[in-house]
Amino acid sequence: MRLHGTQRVNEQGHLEIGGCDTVSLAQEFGTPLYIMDEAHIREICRQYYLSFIQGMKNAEVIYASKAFSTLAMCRIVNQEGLGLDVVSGGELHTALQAKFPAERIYFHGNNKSAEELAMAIKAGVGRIVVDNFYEMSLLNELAEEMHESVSILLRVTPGIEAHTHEYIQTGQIDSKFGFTLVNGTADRALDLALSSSNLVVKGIHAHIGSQIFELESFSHEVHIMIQYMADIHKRTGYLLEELNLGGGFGIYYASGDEPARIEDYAKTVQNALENACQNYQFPTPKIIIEPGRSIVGTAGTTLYTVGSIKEIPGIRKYVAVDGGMADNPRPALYQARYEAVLANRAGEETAEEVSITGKCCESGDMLIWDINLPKVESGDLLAVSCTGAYNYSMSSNYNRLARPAVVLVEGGKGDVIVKRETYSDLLRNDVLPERLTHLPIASR
Ligand SMILES: Cc1ncc(COP(=O)(O)O)c(C=O)c1O
Ligand SMILES: N[C@@H](CCCC[NH3+])C(=O)O
Repeated sequence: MRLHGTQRVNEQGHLEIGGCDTVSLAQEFGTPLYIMDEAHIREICRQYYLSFIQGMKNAEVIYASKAFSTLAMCRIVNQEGLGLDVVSGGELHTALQAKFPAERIYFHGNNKSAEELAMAIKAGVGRIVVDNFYEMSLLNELAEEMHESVSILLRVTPGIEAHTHEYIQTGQIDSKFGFTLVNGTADRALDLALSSSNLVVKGIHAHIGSQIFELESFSHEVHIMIQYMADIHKRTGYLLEELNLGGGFGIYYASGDEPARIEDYAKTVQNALENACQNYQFPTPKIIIEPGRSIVGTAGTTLYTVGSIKEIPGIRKYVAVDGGMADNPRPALYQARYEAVLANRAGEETAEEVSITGKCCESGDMLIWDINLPKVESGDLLAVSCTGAYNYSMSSNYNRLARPAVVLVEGGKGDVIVKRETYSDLLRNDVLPERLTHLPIASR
């Protein structure tokens, strides 16, 4: 397994993260356990800050909190000088409870409810990214009723098919998101927005997909978007000042993944921007990017305990851990690949090929196919790396499994930032059958 951030193998041959021995973390907090490496998250935030905010003259980096949204994470992002992207009332509530400055929050989503929009207006979020005509009129009506003027970006689909898993492509024309650029829908949306009494159009937004390695996809995006902004200027005389390029910067999960450096991502955007603005004679807009996965992905590790082991001679050896698709649905959803190590014997040579399965009642509940590990025993600890993004945030209670705790580690100390769910938590919204009027009291 490639080591990331502060991960290292210590003198006892145990995996250590943030100066904490993972064997001790398992004893103290139990497994499964999400471990987040604070220094690593901050280091990546700083790389984004240096490359984009300081490196480019007029840029903002907003963390896409869908990747991992908790109060503590919002606090870190704020301290590191980044903005925040939220996509639901729940993420917005989390940000506001963490005292994240509302003016640095962008509100996304393809089906925001009236309640969510009113909540965002009331909180005074910086930008609402309008996705469709239904939302535009709803937002204008609400803003009118609330006597507010709302700054918006229009989300457009630029027709770019980024090379990534088809379920996480978003920029192609056949997409549920945004106003289509090529068929005139985006033009109609802009005209309507400009004539809406309580909306102020600041710019446009596009997000072409996630886990993208080719930087050319982003320069292509810049060209298309600047050309479109210039077209709008010519057609209407209206100058859009902000260009939000979305997120999507890919990370390393397993061998074969070759992400670029954040620095080079910034240079690519900067060069494409200079060229495009010169080409289309358009004044340089403010650039906004929305990385999610690349800020937290490699900073997360999930720690499991090995339980049953089943060998089918000549076929495969299944090693089952105490979590699975409920805490990490990505292999089942996107055939995502991960690396792992035995955390209690991290220095040992590999001795066998096994497949790691979870404890859910699904054959598809596989975490890793065909991985080489030392001879695995029940009771060993398995650490799966790069689980910081879209793991906790996409976790479920399938099979009524309680969600793991999340521990933030730094300088040899682990802080629980999300408590482990308990059996009572699982029942917190169930209504006692005795309270229901239409369930018969007596049983057969
Ligand atoms: C609109 C928008 N912005 C930002 C992101 C974050 O993307 P990523 O986590 O790939 O950086 C996403 C998710 O793909 C998104 O849909
Ligand atoms: N959840 C996806 C990415 C989608 C990002 C949101 N637009 C993943 O785990 O890869």
